[in-house]
Amino acid sequence: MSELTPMMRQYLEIKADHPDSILFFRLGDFYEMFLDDAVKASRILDITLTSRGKGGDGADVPLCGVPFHSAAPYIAKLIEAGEKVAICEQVEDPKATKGIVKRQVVKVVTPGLVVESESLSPKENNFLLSLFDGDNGRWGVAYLDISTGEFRLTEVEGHDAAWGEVACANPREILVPASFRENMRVDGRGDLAAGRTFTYVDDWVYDRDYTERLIKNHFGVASPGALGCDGYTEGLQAAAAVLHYLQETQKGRVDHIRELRAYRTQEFLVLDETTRRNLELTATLSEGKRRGSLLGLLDRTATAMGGRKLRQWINYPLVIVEKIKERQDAVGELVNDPVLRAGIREALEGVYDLERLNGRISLASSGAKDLVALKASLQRIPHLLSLLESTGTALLGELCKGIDPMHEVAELIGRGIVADPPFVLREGGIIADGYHAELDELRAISREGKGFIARLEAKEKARTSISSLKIRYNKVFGYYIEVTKTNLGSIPEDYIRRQTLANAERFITPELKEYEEKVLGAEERIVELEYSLFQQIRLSVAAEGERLARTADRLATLDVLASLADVAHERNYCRPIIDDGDTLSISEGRHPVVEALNVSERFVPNDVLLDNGENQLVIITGPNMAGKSTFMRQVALIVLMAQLGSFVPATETRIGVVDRIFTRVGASDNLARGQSTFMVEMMETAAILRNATPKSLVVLDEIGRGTSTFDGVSIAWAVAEYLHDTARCAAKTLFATHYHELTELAVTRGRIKNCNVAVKEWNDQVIFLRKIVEGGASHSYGIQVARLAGLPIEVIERAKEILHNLEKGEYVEGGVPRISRGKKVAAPKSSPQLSLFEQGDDLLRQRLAGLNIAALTPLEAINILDELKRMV
Ligand SMILES: Nc1ncnc2c1ncn2[C@@H]1O[C@H](COP(=O)(O)OP(=O)(O)OP(=O)(O)O)[C@@H](O)[C@H]1O
Repeated sequence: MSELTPMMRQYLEIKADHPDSILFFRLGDFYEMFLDDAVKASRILDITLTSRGKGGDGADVPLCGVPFHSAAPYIAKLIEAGEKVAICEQVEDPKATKGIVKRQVVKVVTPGLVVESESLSPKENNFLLSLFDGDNGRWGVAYLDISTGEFRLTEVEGHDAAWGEVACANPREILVPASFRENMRVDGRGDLAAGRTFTYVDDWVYDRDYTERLIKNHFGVASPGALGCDGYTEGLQAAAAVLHYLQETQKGRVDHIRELRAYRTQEFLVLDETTRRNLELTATLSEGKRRGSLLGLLDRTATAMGGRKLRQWINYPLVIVEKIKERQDAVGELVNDPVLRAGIREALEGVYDLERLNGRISLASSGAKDLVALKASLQRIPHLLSLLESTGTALLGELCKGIDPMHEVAELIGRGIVADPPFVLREGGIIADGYHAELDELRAISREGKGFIARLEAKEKARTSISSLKIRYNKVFGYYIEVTKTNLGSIPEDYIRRQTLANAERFITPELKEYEEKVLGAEERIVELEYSLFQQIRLSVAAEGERLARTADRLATLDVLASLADVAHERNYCRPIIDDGDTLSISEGRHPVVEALNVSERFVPNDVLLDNGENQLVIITGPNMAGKSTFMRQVALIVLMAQLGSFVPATETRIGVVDRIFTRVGASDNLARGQSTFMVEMMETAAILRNATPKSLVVLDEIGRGTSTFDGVSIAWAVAEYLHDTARCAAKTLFATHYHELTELAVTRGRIKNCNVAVKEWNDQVIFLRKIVEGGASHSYGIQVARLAGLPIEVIERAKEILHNLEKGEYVEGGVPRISRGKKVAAPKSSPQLSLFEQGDDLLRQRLAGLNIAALTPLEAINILDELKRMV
């Protein structure tokens, strides 16, 4: 250390406190980065890496820097790359200090804690999420969007459910206890962890006493119960870690985080992470795009706040009938009143992102333009309220009552700040004339001074007869008179020479300097005064933050309702009947997204009836490409849309509220988790059988197809039976399969029905009718579909031959299909797959041999006899 320059020593001391962040070290007009930080940042930012001497051992120190006044885009780029940036400022006036000026980190910008708009996407929250794993299997989850002040917490059972919440909140940064670092519980969660910054918090922070104290102090309450967080422990520990982290990074500016909302996942329709992904709720499966997702379809919101709220409604559909109906009533009123709907949407178009404006104002990082945007938004409200005044439904009425035009705030901004203020705050031109007497006076002096300069220039031109004479200004010399070299002969005696240029000379006069002092003095004072007046206005606005947050929330709700109504109207949706019953019936349902995106083929509507009686489990067979998956997803989406309060693509719908939707759809290879397709399939199926209830909706698409045919049929069969026979998980189920054997389940099981997707055969071709009809299908038409897909004709013909062999039961010894052309191939010694019948014989023998007749009760004996008969 002793060999280092004093500045380098100061740098290293500060850096030691921020090992995880890139330290932006303020040196004059630059933020400099040194050592490893410099190497890393220069690569990410694509800026030049240089070096300077006097590091340890006199070695060169790598160095790079960015200008402080344009640092924002550089910070944004580092954050985008998942880095954290600690901003270290000079906290003393360098002119007034001897030796080295004192420096301090004033804030740490992290991916989960950005407020700068260039790093945020408008219609998405930017969450910092905190996970805490209690000893009892309960997990606390808390997440905060610092840009809006939204702060929530919940507790869930187990690792999977906790990651379900992570998938839902989609945070940029995750806080976990430091002890996680070793036993990273993100094992098998590579995909969910990817692209997120992990921050490790010291374990002691999660101490129960400390966390309770943090919460009480921050929110100024006597107990967490006062926040509505009674009964939460791990959730509060997770939330307190967020507050602790805020203190460390924001250095105190977190007053706008005024609420902490606790929720139980059971209060909502629970969607696990797989289902959320499979149903393409907020992003498509293949490309992760918003277009093509349910959100992309439903989002016609006019404001960014509305966009975020709609995403939240889709992620958390409701289960309480009354609440769903309240939303439906409001949507219904807006569907039926196009004038009202258009009026609301038009008024909202002019409303800026009040939640984020509010955040920036509270964090004192807002400029004058933000305040003007706030005023413009507030000015739209009175008209909006006049539109809502006559509405009849409870929710719209409530919103109307709760939206606050905040007249005095709009008035203050209007009176205080000019209509189009500059971006920069420190150069004046912000405060309106007439707002402050002293400012007006100073401005008069400054204006007068400028007039004086113009008059003086004219006077000097006349006196010297030099028509090219000019009075100019620059920062170094102030005001001066400039005369070109050719005219130097005519200058008067009292001109004092200041500077000589190639073709001109610059002079001053005492008169000029005297005025300069007056004008410049006034201008300096103006800039200072304007800044302090601006800060006062901003503070008064910030004091109304809570009111503004409430109003913003209601405007967002109104925006979502109007957006849902707009889609419902345009796409001809119906209002579903919602109750607590067991029936799920949809007439002429359509898939909302396929219908909207696939305009080349008319969408064929289909009905569905599920209940906990005769129609509990519907087995859907039918050819490839017929529309099985589309049909099942459409049922799940219609239920979800209905429970979030939307109208649905159908003509008539009755939905008994569903507690969870499960899907096991297609083969979602999950290489990131290092598991095979079949393994993932089975894990997801296991989770469904563990968690489904009679109130759930289960969608199973071709389970068992990831393994050999016999294993696959057996598993599919047993799963279907289990869902039917086990009261605890007798969920309403749609079960699509290519194993036609499964259609026989309906014979022995009372609550199982068969359906198939109709096709027409014509000249060895299939025509898809897309209609779901009762009964099982007889064919898969896989070969016809393969032909459509362009498989070589030789392969198609050969496949038909083999299929024919198989269907006729023409096998060689060992169960391999007889080969009717081509070279003879030696049959394998032991067949890997016996035919169903041969295997059946074998199983029968095994089963009989294994029976201990002496130990059977008569009833058991009868059951076994029944089983054996079925096997035959
Ligand atoms: N009701 C419908 N009306 C119009 N087009 C439809 C309908 N249902 C499905 N389609 C279209 O048919 C195509 C195939 O549908 P889907 O993937 O649901 O078939 P599938 O039976 O599940 O096929 P596979 O068994 O091969 O997985 C989709 O591209 C979809 O756009």
